[in-house]
Amino acid sequence: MSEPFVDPTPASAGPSVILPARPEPIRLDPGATAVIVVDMQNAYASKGGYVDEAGFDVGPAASVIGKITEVLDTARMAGMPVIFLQNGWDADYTEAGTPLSPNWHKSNALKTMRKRPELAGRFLARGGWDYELIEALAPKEGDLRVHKPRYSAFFNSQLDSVLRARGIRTLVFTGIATNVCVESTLRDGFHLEYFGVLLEDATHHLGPDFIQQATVYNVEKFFGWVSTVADFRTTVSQLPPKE
Ligand SMILES: C/C(=C/NC(N)=O)C(=O)O
Repeated sequence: MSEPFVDPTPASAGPSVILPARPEPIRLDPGATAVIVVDMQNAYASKGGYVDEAGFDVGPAASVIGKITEVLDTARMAGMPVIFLQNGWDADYTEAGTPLSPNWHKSNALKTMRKRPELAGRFLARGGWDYELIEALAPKEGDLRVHKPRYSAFFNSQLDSVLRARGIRTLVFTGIATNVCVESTLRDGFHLEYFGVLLEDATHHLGPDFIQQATVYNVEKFFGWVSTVADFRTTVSQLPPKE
């Protein structure tokens, strides 16, 4: 008897694959699955960007760039939509909030700019280098971009509409940071009835290493499924290529 798997779209008639995942395999229907690239912007992955200037180590981010590239090439071949999220605010920081917003107090980008006024206006402002996606992951024709002003991409953004308008039910997560925007978005997706799959080696955390493991545990146990880039590539590349 074959191993039981989770099926987000049981009525789907098109070709599909079963992705090995924990706690159990999950069926991926390319017409109902999107790859989500969380905040692969200069702010989070480049020297001189926000996270680097705020004192976090951006060095390890380099290791996930190649992994994400593999995932995106595989997804595009199979006709799976690729959605790039971009975190930030308007150039005047109206969207960032005021002292009446917890974001004003907790955002390390805003805090760093307040502490070092010579950096004012540099971090996560739409139109600036910090907000831009890193060159190595420039979107290709057919990819989508969604702006988001908070850690969860479902809050005050177009993401839910973009997904529903395309019949997307399953979200495959890559990007930075595993424990902040990736986990926030996957959790909110769960509450909106999306099936979230975390590719653990295509994500990177902010903070000590145990925090990556904590998110992986949370997703596997409570909010979704955990898989790897190798399993995604091997499985999804079995789908017929999209003309
Ligand atoms: C801390 C932080 C994380 N962002 C993310 N993309 O996970 C921030 O935006 O300040």
